[in-house]
Amino acid sequence: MSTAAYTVPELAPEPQAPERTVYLIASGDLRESANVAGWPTQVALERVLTDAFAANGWKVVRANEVDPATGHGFISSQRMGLDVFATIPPDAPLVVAEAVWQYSHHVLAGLRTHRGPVLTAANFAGDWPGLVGLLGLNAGMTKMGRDYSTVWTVDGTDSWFQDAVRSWVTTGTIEHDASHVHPLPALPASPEQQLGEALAAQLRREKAIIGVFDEGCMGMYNAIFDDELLNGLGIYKERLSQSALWAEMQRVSDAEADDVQRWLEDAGMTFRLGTDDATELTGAQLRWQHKMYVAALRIADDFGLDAVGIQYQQGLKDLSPASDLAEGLLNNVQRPPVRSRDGERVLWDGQAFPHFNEADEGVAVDALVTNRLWTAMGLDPATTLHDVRWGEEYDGQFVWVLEISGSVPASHLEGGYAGAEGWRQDPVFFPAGGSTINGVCRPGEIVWSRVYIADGVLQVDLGRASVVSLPAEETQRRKQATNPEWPIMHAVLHGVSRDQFMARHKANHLNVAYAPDAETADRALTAKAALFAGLGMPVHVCGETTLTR
Ligand SMILES: C[C@H](O)[C@@H](O)[C@@H](O)C(=O)CO
Repeated sequence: MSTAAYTVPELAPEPQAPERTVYLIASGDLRESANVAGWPTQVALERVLTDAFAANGWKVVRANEVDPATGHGFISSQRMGLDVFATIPPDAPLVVAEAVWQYSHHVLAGLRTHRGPVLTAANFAGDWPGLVGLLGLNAGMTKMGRDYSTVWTVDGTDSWFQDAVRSWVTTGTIEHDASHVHPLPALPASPEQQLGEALAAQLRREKAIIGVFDEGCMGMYNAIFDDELLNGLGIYKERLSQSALWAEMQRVSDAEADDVQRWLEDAGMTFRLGTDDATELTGAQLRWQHKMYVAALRIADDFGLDAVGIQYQQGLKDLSPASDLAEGLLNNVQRPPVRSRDGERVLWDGQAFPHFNEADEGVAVDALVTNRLWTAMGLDPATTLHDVRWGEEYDGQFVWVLEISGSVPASHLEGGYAGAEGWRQDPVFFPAGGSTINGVCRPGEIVWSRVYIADGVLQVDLGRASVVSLPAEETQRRKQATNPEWPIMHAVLHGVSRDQFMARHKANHLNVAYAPDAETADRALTAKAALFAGLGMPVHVCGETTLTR
């Protein structure tokens, strides 16, 4: 035996889980300004949860104290997450309470190996994107195959929530109603089924490239699709750096940027301009955004991309105004023309160029196939993701607030470009400002969908919805209750209740695309389902559709 004196690490004994005690953590944003501003809402949610557990004779223990230096108790980095998890008894029941947008990787490492039951909980409220954070975290755990239960409540007084908490403390699980989810039946031959299959075969054979600027650095683990899964669809990634985008932006002239601005104004878009760069939208911010729009298309041209995704938040937010304006423009067929550097070609002239916001690769797959399918059907291919932000009943039906953090293609808005207003992004999230494409999405018929990873494979949920028109004061109330600078869609999902959707959905986002009427939307849904099935993906039809009637 060797006598060498190695330094063998000694592991501290694992902390033991106390009786009738649940530990609580909260994953936060990576931007301190957002953590500080969202903290009072988080405190209110934690009070609701503490009372709900107390009603069952259980104690809630916060795993980490509020940090006196920052004034909040969010876990605000992956390292902090590891340190906090080291103090939590591995077998203890654990609640992850989310009242804000959060970066999932702050807590996923700890959640991966935690042995006790995990419950994610959010306040069903609009003022902060806590529901968005909850859905993103749930999707991350789904991708990693980690079991969890999930619950939400407006104010803790509803019996549905109280029953769910009781179920969790007594059984470690909460059963949700998934009766709205149906496997795709065998599709009879139809022009839509044939088109979907042909487009799937084309994609698999000819292949496509999605350009990803700084994959994953918004903490959306669920939105990173491993190449092994993606490549099976015929889709390959071009990994790009946002520093290349910033560098390309320097090469776009002021005159080109001003052409974009003029085009938008001629199309009828208006801007709420001011002079204080820190809090208001300025012409200088718009110039950078237009340069980003031009630069993104030139890089897409350089690499022969079929879609592009700008992640925006970390890194780029400290250099440049927000990417949203560029993103919304790219996804619209009518958009300012952009020439190749030599001026010889108009890039993707007269076409939308699919953009997947926040570099969400589930959105990338969806946007790419939607663009091809809707174009082949002679429909407007403008598509976008939305955050699943909030919702409330109106006139006896549940109307979701779908609201992405900046922009939608103008053809989705009432009035198109003339209905689009550029507002400054909130400094809490976007220190360097930038314009949104704000407005109200027009009433009409849509197909909604989400591609996600579960059980180690890519899957898709899809269904039908109607975008409804609400009275102006109700629209304003909903905008004021959330982020009034962001575009809103009033969506009624067909045959899916609020709680069914929340329990089932595996992403903070969902994709939408319009059709001119219900019958065409039904046909587009059939073709889209056939396309995804043709790509070899399990297809889940949600709610009431012509496919499962
Ligand atoms: C600005 C916010 O952080 C948003 O980016 C966030 O709510 C999301 O959109 C998450 O999908």
